[in-house]
Amino acid sequence: MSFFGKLKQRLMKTSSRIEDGLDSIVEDGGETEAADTPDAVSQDLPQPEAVPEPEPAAVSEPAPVIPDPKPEQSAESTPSQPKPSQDTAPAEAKPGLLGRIIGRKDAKTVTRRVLDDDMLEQLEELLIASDMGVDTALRVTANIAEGRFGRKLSVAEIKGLLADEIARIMNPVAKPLPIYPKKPQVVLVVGVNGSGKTTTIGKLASQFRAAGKSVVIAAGDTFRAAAVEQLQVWGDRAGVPVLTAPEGSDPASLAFDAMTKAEADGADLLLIDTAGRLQNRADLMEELAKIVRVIRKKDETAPHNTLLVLDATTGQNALSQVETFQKLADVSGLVMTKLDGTAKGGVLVALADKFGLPIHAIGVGEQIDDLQAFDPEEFAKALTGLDA
Ligand SMILES: Nc1nc2c(ncn2[C@@H]2O[C@H](COP(=O)(O)OP(=O)(O)OP(=O)(O)O)[C@@H](O)[C@H]2O)c(=O)[nH]1
Repeated sequence: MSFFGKLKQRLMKTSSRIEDGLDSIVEDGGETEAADTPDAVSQDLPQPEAVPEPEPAAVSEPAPVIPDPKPEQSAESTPSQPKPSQDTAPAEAKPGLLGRIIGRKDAKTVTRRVLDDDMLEQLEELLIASDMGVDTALRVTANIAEGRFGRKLSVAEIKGLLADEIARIMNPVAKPLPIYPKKPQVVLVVGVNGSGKTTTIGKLASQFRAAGKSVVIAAGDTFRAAAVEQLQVWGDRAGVPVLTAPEGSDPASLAFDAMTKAEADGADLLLIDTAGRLQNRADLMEELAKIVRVIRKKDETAPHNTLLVLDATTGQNALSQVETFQKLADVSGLVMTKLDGTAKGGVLVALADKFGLPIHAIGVGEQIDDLQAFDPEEFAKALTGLDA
């Protein structure tokens, strides 16, 4: 199965929520016509170019999270340029929900509904229900409506327009973790308990190792013995040393020791796990600040990245986590985990729209290779259920 196919399958809960919602919206007041009837979008607007068949080689493998080592001189990875929304009107691929239920329609018919205030409101509600957030949902629907109000649209056409809007919002934030010439490059990993920090560190360590980098991990959540053990398991899997300290000891002193070891080993990267006890923010803030203070005794430019790991299944709560952690630490980028099996994948669009923080990677499973570079176009297609 192609990479796109896998991502779509993993984002199935969100995409089927959007697909089913769109089916019902268009069925509700739409009219069925012959599939070869020119649609309202293509009648009045420039015809889209034929979408070429994707080259199998280009999509068969997930893109690695590790960026091309060439841009090492530059501190910033090159952001991709936002692409203007296109009036793509893909052909109707399958009957709507009602059609599927009663099984009466075939590929020769397509249902289109006139885009009016009611339909716009239903679209807004659907996007809000997919965790895109109110502001983003309103902006996306307004952009879709611009120049198309009063025209007839099919589900496939709306999906295409929606995917274009989502990709446009996501393009500027899709940036791999920047690699610096600094040795060790210190990556501080923060996030609430259970968001997937340990798992993400394991996956990252494995990918860096596979890219020929030497890595040291520091098990900075010294308050939970289970967290330390879990990190050791991931370290073994990735073939990377994990520095630990006795339960309850000072994470900052562990971070200092880890810095010393990483320097002595000439390691390329030091990944530091941290505790995520948000119940006591003052303590956590002090703990993170102390970790930063001690590692700066060794390298005043460290940490070079502060990664906030967010759990997609928490939906809108991810937005308040970003706000909180931006106050606790100088967050430089995001990793969104558990995008597989959630109906809340739309929160990534809300995050990009609201904060504009780089999204370095997405977690799509519990296995070591289930961390992928964030590809806005693939994500938009998978989220909306647009066929490849
Ligand atoms: N399905 C899925 N599960 C994930 C993903 N990432 C992490 N998990 C699971 O989420 C759970 C919590 O992950 P951890 O890595 O332990 O989270 P943590 O933030 O380190 O948690 P604490 O150690 O309690 O702070 C584990 O059961 C992981 O297997 C993902 O991308 N997809």
